[in-house]
Amino acid sequence: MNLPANFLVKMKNLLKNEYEDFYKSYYEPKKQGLRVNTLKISIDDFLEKSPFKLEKIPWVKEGFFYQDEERPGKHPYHEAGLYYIQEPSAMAVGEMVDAKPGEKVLDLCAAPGGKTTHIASKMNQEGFLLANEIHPARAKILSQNIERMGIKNAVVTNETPARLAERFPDYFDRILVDAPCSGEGMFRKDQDACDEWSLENVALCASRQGDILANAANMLKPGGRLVYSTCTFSPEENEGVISHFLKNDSRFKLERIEAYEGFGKGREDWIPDAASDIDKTLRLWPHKLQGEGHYIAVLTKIDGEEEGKRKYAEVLRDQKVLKDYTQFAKETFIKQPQGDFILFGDQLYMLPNETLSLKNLKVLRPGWHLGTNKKNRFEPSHALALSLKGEEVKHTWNIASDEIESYLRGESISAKGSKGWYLVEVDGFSIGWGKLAGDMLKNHYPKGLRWVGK
Ligand SMILES: C[S@@+](CC[C@H](N)C(=O)[O-])C[C@H]1O[C@@H](n2cnc3c(N)ncnc32)[C@H](O)[C@@H]1O
Repeated sequence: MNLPANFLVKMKNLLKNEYEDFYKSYYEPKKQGLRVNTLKISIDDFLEKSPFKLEKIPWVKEGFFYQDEERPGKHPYHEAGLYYIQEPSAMAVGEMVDAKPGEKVLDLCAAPGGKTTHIASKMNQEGFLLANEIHPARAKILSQNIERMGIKNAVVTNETPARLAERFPDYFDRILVDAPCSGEGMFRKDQDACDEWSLENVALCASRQGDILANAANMLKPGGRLVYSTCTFSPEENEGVISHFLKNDSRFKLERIEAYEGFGKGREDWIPDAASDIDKTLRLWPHKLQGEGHYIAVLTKIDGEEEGKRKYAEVLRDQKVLKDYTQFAKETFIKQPQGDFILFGDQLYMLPNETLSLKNLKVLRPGWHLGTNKKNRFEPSHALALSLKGEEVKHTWNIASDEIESYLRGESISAKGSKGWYLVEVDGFSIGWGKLAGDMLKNHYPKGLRWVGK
């Protein structure tokens, strides 16, 4: 690892006699974590089934360290969305958002979706979750992770914070700004972050973070909670951004947040004009806990007006076009899912409750993706399979352990039974669709996800 010389000088000046321990941490093995997806399995059940040796992460209920030699990303349970592989310190952020079922929550800088999927598990499929990502390619990955984790109540957009702020003034109960940053806290994990670092980039990041935060502030309703986080150490991007923000926006105040062993406090002495209570913010240090570097601030909006009338998304009124879906639903579900439908081209979705109009926004996913409304037939989506449990459908196919890999490679499986769509399961967890006809279960595992060469 080639740490930038200017970075080391800066950290030495800040950390003084702590610097040696900090520096040494770069040469210690990084800790790996996974977070159990409680939308699909309880923590206790997962621990019983887990093929990995796990150790509890103290600061997150669903989080566990796994051993370096394990490969949880290459296990069928990963494809079934039973867990999300996430850096242990990053899991602290989702906890601090503390989202509740039924709320309206925005994750403004969301890709690849570590924190979005954590927030969604807390919301338990109830409420409205808007996951936004400015970079189109990253937004697609975000959408795929939302799909794999079986999340039904999320809308995915590919927008700038400013355009969202125009559409959603004073709207959300909670907002997360997991800001793009200089990534100093990830140097041990990410050589690119290390290579791209410069003092100029730190200044640029701080200015961009200020803009993003100001837009986020306008989308929060009075009484709402705004969480700001970075994975960098630089005081300019952390205490500096928050102090500057508080000076310019008197509607907000800092909340003191629960600190776990090894969590440090925001530093008043590291920037000029620091907010007097900046020590309410948290710093996670790699030499003090088993995780990478992070900074977290929790703010509440104490003042402001709640926006009056809202324009809601237009839902599908003429349900005649849903003839084939209705037939599929009758044959497939034990109990019909209830909600408002929306068609995007030939793609059918169910909107989360209280979805505002998405007109003229770049939307990748306006809600729960049900499938494709093809001419004279309906084809269920992979997202639908991943969000269903065996007990919700009439036909399941629990795949034999020696056939799992062939299914994931896209091969068909010999099968006997009545014709139609089957929810394919691994150990009772849905992993995709299969369509049975003529003693064959035709494979509908998406081409892009197949285990080619794994
Ligand atoms: C730290 S990452 C987010 C990680 C994500 N929250 C997670 O837990 O998986 C920051 C994200 O902000 C996005 N971003 C970059 N510039 C931005 C801008 N000007 N406004 C909003 N987001 C931006 C980046 O593309 C990146 O995906």
